[in-house]
Amino acid sequence: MATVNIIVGSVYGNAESVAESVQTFLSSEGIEAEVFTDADVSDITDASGVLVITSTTGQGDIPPNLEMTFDELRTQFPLLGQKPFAVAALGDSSYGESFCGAGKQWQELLTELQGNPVAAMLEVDAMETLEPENDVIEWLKGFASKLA
Ligand SMILES: Cc1cc2nc3c(=O)[nH]c(=O)nc-3n(C[C@H](O)[C@H](O)[C@H](O)COP(=O)(O)O)c2cc1C
Repeated sequence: MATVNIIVGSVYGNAESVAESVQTFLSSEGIEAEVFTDADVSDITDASGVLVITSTTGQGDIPPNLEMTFDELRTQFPLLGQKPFAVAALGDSSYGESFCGAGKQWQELLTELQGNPVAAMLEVDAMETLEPENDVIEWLKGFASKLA
């Protein structure tokens, strides 16, 4: 059965908690999904579809739990053959230029690897919402079936 792999980048647990809500939502839609907080490159290359949910740390940086995976993916450069993907970026617009920087890096790399972006990247601003999972699920409703 097709499985959506949810690849999580999180420092304080917000993105991880969003990923768990998203998994529950997808399951209610009949779409199997697995959450990875310590993803390997193969968790991306072997998936039917990939959903990256990542916060941004430092100044536009990828959270440490996802940094090595990103670097390995960029080095190995496995082409994704139009594998469907989408990126939900959690950030805080008070960081200015580096707002959602980690999500942007993922969106760019998965596009370069010839994945198929089934939706425009979602930016969730901590200045505007206290319930990021609602924004992410609302966004997903438009295209969830295209990820599986
Ligand atoms: C030390 C630190 C640095 C951050 N840097 C950025 C940043 O550069 N850009 C951004 O959009 N958000 C930044 N944020 C905001 C986080 O991405 C945001 O609060 C997010 O919801 C945290 O999710 P997490 O708990 O999954 O890590 C930063 C937060 C902290 C605490």
